[in-house]
Amino acid sequence: MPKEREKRRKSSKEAGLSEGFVKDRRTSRKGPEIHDELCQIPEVRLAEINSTRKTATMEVLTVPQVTITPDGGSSREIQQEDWAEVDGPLRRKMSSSSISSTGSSVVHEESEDDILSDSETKSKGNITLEHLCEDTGEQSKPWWKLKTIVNWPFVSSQRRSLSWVQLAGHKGNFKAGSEGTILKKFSENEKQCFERLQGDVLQDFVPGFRGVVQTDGEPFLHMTDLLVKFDRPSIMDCKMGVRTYLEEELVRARDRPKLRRDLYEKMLEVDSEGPSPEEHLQKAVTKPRYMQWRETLSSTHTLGFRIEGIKKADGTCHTDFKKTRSTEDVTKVFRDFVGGNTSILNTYQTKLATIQQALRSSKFFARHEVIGSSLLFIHDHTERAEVWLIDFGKTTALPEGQTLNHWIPWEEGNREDGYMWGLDNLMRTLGSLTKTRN
Ligand SMILES: O=P(O)(O)O[C@H]1[C@H](O)[C@@H](OP(=O)(O)O)[C@H](OP(=O)(O)O)[C@@H](OP(=O)(O)O)[C@H]1O
Ligand SMILES: Nc1ncnc2c1ncn2[C@@H]1O[C@H](COP(=O)(O)OP(=O)(O)O)[C@@H](O)[C@H]1O
Repeated sequence: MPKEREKRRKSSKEAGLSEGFVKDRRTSRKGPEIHDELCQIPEVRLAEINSTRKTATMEVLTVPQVTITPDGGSSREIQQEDWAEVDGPLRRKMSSSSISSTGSSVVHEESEDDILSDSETKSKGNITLEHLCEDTGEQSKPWWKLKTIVNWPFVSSQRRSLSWVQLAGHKGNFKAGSEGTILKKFSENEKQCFERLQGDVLQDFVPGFRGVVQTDGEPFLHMTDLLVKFDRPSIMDCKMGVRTYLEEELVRARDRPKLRRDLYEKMLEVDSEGPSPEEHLQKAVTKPRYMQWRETLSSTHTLGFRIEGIKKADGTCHTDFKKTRSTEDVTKVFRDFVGGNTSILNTYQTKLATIQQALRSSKFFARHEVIGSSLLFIHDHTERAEVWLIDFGKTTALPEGQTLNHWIPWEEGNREDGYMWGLDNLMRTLGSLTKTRN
């Protein structure tokens, strides 16, 4: 076993990797093509929308008086003529505010911007999901006045709470969907994975997929919000596997190496000694070089998984796990995450064992290179605890007839991802917590 682990730690250089690779999956993942056949709201949902619309309109009519805040900031009561200006667009918006629950379109609130600073590209915990806005420009002006209405019970009661947690991934990738759902920026690859997962034994362990919706001219993947069933949940994102970039990214990168200053800067933030003298000179690194550096700094290479982020019940978020590498350090983080609760720990272990079983028999899993995918752990004070497989943006189908075992060490060409090996280590780590408690 130690030998095998040693082999896994084999540096990428040994494995035939060198600098000068780059991908840019962003084109497929974050700058997706728009497909005409997508974006249909199913009929059942439309019925729901229409019934909610009726309620919304009726309630608008019973609101006797509204205070609006004009651009200057002072308030005045809304007058009859304001209603004339507001009536059409407002009613339309009110109707769509309940469509908010369809993930298609909702009232936009200025205060619902992402709270992370603009310079950050990575999401780091508590965020407020952006509402979707249908109208822009002149037409929406009356609504924009009304957006600052205070003490209007209807507005607050109809608006769903958009406070949400995104522990990892790219800032701005998610929007609020309908009740109990979220929208993730479209990726053709991830959509295909969700489709292929339908009917697979893994289906019960991934977010429910409701298709693609088009909003504000952009397509989104419409999926279950895994947090809805929890009350002030604690959440942990563990990125699985020994490798965080695709083999095809390496091949592409060899042909078209691309130096990136942003990644060099991210490297510097963590360790000023990280970049080589040459990289310091050019003030840039390639993406695979950055990804490999992240892998060796964290537990990706040594354990086949790494902690990306944690949000605790008290609302605090921690995403600084880039240097959390040793089994000891990882165990400490896990212990802190479950807060010494044996019941939660046991439930997590049982869930992981069930997932492991499902993975063993999953046709989808056997036929895909699973890269950059995470296990999302969620529990709350009721001791409900669940684990889900998320993020299939870089999960790629193998050529017909080829399968992976997800355990043996990766060597360029075999496309192995070490997912099962990582899961085994993760389960052992959690298991060691139970042992030390007993
Ligand atoms: O975690 P940090 O150190 O910030 O590095 C990030 C993550 O590895 C992202 O993966 P994930 O989204 O799985 O977290 C990856 O996006 P990809 O998944 O597109 O490779 C980013 O690549 P760029 O988006 O190219 O910067 C890379 O900069
Ligand atoms: N279906 C979901 N329900 C609840 N939270 C989710 C869901 N999908 C993703 N998240 C949250 O968003 C974060 C990033 O998700 P991910 O799919 O990995 O995004 P990206 O593709 O940008 O890396 C996760 O760490 C988790 O906190």
